[in-house]
Amino acid sequence: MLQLKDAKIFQRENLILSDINLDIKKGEFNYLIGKTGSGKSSLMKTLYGDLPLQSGEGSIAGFDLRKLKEKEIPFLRRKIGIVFQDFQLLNDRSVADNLLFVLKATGWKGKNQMDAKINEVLEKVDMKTKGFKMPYQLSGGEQQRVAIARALLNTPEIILADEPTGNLDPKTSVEIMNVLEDINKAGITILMATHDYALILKFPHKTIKCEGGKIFEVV
Ligand SMILES: Nc1ncnc2c1ncn2[C@@H]1O[C@H](COP(=O)(O)OP(=O)(O)OP(=O)(O)O)[C@@H](O)[C@H]1O
Repeated sequence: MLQLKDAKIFQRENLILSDINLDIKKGEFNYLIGKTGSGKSSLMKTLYGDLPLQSGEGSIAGFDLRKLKEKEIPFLRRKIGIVFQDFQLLNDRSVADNLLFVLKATGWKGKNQMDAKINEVLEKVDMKTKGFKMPYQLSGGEQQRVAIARALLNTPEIILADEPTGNLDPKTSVEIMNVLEDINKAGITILMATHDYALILKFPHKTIKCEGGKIFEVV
């Protein structure tokens, strides 16, 4: 599902991580941990095509990251669901219209089909009755549920979540983890960057640490 071999991660010409070897199989749930500035986001960005893979080999959801062309990035993003710390919802439209916007932007047609898909993903995150709400009328946890629903729209093979609980209180963080756990149990692979060791203890999974410009598995 996701492989990096002898990869180096750069921000422009600055080397952030080297000797990266990573192999995440379909259905796994992995954490990526490490101090602020250790390179977690840079690694995630490389995986979703926001930073180019300049050295080594890499593939995700069937895409070769070394050969990834600008025009292929939208297709890669349909196979990958991305969830951010700050939700990144459009504040000028309702929850349902946020989801409709993504469906239209990714080539969906047919109102009935789109409405059915929106209902389906909102149901998965337990937000089916809140489609009419504006994002600013929702709590942080509810906004993150919508952001997860948005990530599910194109039935991704893998979800990359960069500090998805970073803006949430501990109780809400656990609720969001339960949503992610359910999604993972349904077969979607998850890689989640986090600072939150309490969550890792509560929901144990394979954990990869970024430190000193390298990554290694924590046992
Ligand atoms: N756009 C950028 N241009 C140049 N350097 C950057 C850029 N973004 C991040 N960096 C540098 O890359 C390094 C890794 O940052 P990164 O954001 O990947 O770390 P992180 O582990 O995700 O941190 P955090 O937990 O704070 O998000 C840092 O030294 C940072 O200063």
